[in-house]
Amino acid sequence: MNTQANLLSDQRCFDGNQQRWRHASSTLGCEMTFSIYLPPDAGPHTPVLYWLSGLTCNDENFVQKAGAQRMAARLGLAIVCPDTSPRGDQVPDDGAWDLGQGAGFYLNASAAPWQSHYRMHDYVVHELPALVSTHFSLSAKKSVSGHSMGGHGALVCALRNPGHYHSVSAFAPICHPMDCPWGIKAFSAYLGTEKDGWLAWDACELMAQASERLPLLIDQGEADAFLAQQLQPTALLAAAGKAGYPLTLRMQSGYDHSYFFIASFIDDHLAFHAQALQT
Ligand SMILES: N[C@@H](CCC(=O)N[C@@H](CSC=O)C(=O)NCC(=O)O)C(=O)O
Repeated sequence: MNTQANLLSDQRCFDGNQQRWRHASSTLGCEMTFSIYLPPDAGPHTPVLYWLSGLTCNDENFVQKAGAQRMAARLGLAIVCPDTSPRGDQVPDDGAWDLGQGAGFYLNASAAPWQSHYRMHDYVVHELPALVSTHFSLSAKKSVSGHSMGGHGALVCALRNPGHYHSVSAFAPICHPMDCPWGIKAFSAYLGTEKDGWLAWDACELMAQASERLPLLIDQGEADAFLAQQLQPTALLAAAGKAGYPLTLRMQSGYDHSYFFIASFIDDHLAFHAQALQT
């Protein structure tokens, strides 16, 4: 792993620091940018929340729109925000906004032309935490959260990697990608059309075999235009019930799919993770 990383920006925020870093990713075969919020007096006691954003996002949407820094400072929580896909002229792309760059789906692709660069699962679970531990003196304790495609990513990273995270949460996650238009399109491209290979990247399928029980919180807006067709929280609720996995699903009246929804409940999620990370 190349451990070189360059600081792009550094701003004081609630007595901590909001930073942006760039590095060469060996997992993804391209240059990547990530953001990190360091709370006041960050040190080896400071746990880290990984935030995974949704379609069309980069590392900055959450940083600029969620309003998470005030509570993260209060709780002593660092927040790492990766980009949502590999990037660059040498990285395959698609003209559509829901495939290719900005739409990596946090999986390891196996089908051409995507398989050499689109390895966001390994990047988020392995390479980025290793890089963070090289450059920052923080605790090894981690939790994961995300929105929409990133909510799917958070669920799948947690369910595939027992022992890695202390808690998982999501806002309006794509719960059953094998069975919704966004997921079917992405999985067909990145994994090929053989559906057996999709099972290992679908939260509802993974939950049936989960060996670990993490604290799991999901918020879903009832006025979300993507709710019925793309997100399907009831499928995850059913899978969790069948598996005996404790899931707190909160349906939030009047909220849509936007960062206004995330900003409204992010403090609850940060407090939820901070409590789990104390243990
Ligand atoms: N094509 C539209 C819609 C894209 C969109 O809604 N993106 C969401 C995530 S959707 C699921 O992963 C998002 O977070 N957008 C960024 C933001 O800052 O709101 C479009 O391009 O607007």
